Amino acid sequence: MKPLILASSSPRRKELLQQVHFDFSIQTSEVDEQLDPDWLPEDAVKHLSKKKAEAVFSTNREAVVLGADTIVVVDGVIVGKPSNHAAAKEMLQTLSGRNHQVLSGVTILSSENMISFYNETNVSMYELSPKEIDRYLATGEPFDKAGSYGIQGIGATLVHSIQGDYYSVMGLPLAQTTRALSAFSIYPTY
Ligand SMILES: Cc1cn([C@H]2C[C@H](O)[C@@H](COP(=O)(O)OP(=O)(O)OP(=O)(O)O)O2)c(=O)[nH]c1=O
Repeated sequence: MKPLILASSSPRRKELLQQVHFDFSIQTSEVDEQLDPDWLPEDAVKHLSKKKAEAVFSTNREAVVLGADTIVVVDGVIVGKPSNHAAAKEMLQTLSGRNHQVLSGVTILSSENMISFYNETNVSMYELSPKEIDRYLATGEPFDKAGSYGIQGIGATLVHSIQGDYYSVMGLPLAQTTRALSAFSIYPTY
């Protein structure tokens, strides 16, 4: 069995793979996450996940490497992680009282095989008052997250409902990923 490497610095992705008992190590690389504005969101997340996987695979050709990327899409417009406090505030104001899509792309790469896929989950948010947004920003939680919220944290209080995969909103479609890894003979250890 080849070793599995998670090519991600996201603590959520690490937690999710641990939750289902995968044996893996983590290695990250610097990848330019700049996106071509003409790209469809589903192509963009797959492309970024592939870039992250390839960067780590280039120095680990004996391994199976997993890269992932998560973006939020509002009215067809891609929203990534906020660059500062004002950007996070604006994103939360935009998401307030409406639906958006969370797309997570995953690429799994080995010397014999490559699988790239994405998951799209619809998230509906409650109307957020300015005070609620300010209180949430003050927790610091929004700043390393696509769309400026974390459904798994205090952000859970902002979400009315979701249609799709909760784990994909957190950063990794876990069941789809587990199934795809079996094509590389990588299985959980339980
Ligand atoms: C919408 C949402 C996003 N997120 C996170 C998941 C991802 O970590 C992050 C999106 O950024 P990404 O660029 O996908 O990932 P990352 O920068 O954290 O890690 P790396 O590039 O090294 O793989 O947003 C949540 O944790 N909860 C949520 O509800």
